[in-house]
Amino acid sequence: MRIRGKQKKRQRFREMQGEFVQKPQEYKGHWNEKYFKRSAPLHIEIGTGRGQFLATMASLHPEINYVGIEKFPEVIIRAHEKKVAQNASNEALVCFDATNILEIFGESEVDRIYLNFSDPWPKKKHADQRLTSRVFLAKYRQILKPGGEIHFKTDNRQLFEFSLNTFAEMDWKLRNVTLDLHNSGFEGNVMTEYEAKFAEQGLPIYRLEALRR
Ligand SMILES: C[S@@+](CC[C@H](N)C(=O)[O-])C[C@H]1O[C@@H](n2cnc3c(N)ncnc32)[C@H](O)[C@@H]1O
Repeated sequence: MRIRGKQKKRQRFREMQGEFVQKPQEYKGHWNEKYFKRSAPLHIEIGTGRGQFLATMASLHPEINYVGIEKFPEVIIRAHEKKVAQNASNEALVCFDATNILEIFGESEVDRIYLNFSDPWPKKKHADQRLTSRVFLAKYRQILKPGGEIHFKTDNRQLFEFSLNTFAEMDWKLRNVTLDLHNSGFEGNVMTEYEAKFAEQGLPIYRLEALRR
């Protein structure tokens, strides 16, 4: 049943191809001019999932250009529904594995990266796959402007502690490091889908911001 559901969603993704950025490599270094056709801060979310966070941010901040990156077609089709519901013309959706992020963003092109409730990859042998591993941080450093920011939220304490270490080891400047944040209560916070579920259960959220030096 689950496999058939997934196949159906993949079929739907193929039918919807035109709704997603088809050759993101063509925009490398030129997202604002070529895709959005305007100059604005460029914020990206890696692991957008079903897109609630990105669509809400895009509607709250029409002055910013947003790109959402999600690797699974059957998930990103839901993000497209959210984008349409919010009428978010300042949002682009890319079905892409962020492992290859240097193929789609140029040097110092991005102002801010959001990492929300990234997969924890708890086994040590998979540590490089965590979106806050040293491997990924080295790539983010290239695409972020000097002073560019990463905003990271997670429910997973182990991933949070791992991330604190990798950011510190790679000399990022840390800000707003917050443990055991309940009800996601900080000013301006927009909840993601995962976050809303955890908040409903009264579970803690961990948060930090890291700045490229
Ligand atoms: C746990 S979900 C969180 C979704 C959403 N950010 C939220 O908070 O509701 C993590 C998402 O990241 C995506 N993801 C994980 N690794 C990725 C990668 N390397 N590139 C793109 N997306 C990735 C997964 O497919 C999944 O949809």
